[in-house]
Amino acid sequence: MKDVLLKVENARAYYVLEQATVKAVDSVSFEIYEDEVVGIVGESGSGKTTLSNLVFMNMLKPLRLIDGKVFLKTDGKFEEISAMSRDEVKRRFWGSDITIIPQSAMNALMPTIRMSKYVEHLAQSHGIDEKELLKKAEERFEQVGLKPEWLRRYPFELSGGMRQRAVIAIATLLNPKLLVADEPTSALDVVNQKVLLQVLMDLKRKGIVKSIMFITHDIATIRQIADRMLVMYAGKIVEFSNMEKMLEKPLHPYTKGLFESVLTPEPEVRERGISVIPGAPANLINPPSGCRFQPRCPHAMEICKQKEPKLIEVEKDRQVACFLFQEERV
Ligand SMILES: Nc1ncnc2c1ncn2[C@@H]1O[C@H](COP(=O)(O)OP(=O)(O)OP(=O)(O)O)[C@@H](O)[C@H]1O
Repeated sequence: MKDVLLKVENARAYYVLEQATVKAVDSVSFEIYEDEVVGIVGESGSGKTTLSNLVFMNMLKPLRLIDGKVFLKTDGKFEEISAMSRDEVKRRFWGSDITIIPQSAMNALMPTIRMSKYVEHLAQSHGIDEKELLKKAEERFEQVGLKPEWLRRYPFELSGGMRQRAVIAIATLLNPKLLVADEPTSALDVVNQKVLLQVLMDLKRKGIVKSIMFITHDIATIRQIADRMLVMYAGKIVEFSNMEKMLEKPLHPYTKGLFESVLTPEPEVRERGISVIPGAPANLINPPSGCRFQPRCPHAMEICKQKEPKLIEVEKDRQVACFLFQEERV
C-alpha cells in the first residue's frame, strides 16, 4: 500500500467572472503518493495550471474553490488545506511542504534583484537564520550545476537554462515534500531540457523532494521521468494510469487521440502513426452535456451525451472515465 501525500476530493475550481463562469477544474478527485512523479498532460486550456493552483490552494480572484476538499499530509497526518485561507496555507506549507515552479518562472525573476535576495526573503518568512540558508543555497546551486558565487548575480547574468535551475534550487531549499513544476522545460533548448530533467530527478533521488507533479505538453518528456500520467480534458481527469501501461495501450479515446496527434520519438506511439483529433476543444463556460469529449469522440454512444462517466479503476493502476470501459451502457 502506497503512502498518500496529497488528496483531492471532488474539487471544483472555477474562474468566476462578471459575465460568465469558467469551469476550469470540475469535480476532480485524485491522490498523489509519496515518492512518485506524476506527469500531467492535456491540450492548452484543459485546466492543468488551474489544477496546480488547486493543489497549492493558490486561489486568487477570479479563481474560486466552489466545492471539494484538498488534504496535505504533513508530520504524519492529513491537514485539510482547503479549509484554510490562502495566507494560512502560504505561511504554514508553501516552500516547506509544497512548492511550485510556475510557468515561465525563469522570466518572472526581477532583473534588479540579486538571486541571494530571494533566499533572504525565504529565510525571513520562515524564521530561519539568513546566513545558514544562504550557505545551504550555495550548496544547492552546486548540486544543480551552478557556481555557488552565482547566487549573488542578477538573473539577467545567467542563461535561461541556468536561471531555471536557480529557481528550482531556491524553491526547494526547505526540502518540500511535493514539487509542482508547470511546464519547466517548455522554453528551453533540448540540451537544457535534458539537464533540467536530470536536476529534478536528482533532487528526488536524494530525497530533497519526495514527489513531483510535472505539467507538460510533451509526452516524450513525461515518458522519461513519470511513474504515472494524469490526462486532463476540458477540466476533467479522463485517465490516470501507470505510465508504461498507458503508453502501451491508452484506454480513453482522448488519450489515444492525444498520443496519435503528437510527433514523438517513442516507438510504441510512433508505430500508430500521426493523426488529428477532430473538432474543437470544449467550451468551459458552457461545456457539452454528459462526457465533455463526446462531441469529438469517434466511439460516442447515446449514454455519453446523457451521463457523465466517473473516473473509476478499470484494472490495477488504471483509472479511466469512459463508458467504453464501464458496465453501464445504453
Ligand atoms: N484568470 C483567468 N480568468 C478567466 N479564465 C481563466 C483564467 N485563467 C485561466 N482561465 C481559463 O481556464 C481554463 C483552464 O486554463 P488553464 O490555464 O488551467 O489551462 P492549461 O491546461 O494549463 O493551459 P496551458 O497549457 O495553455 O497553460 C481555460 O479555459 C482558460 O481560458
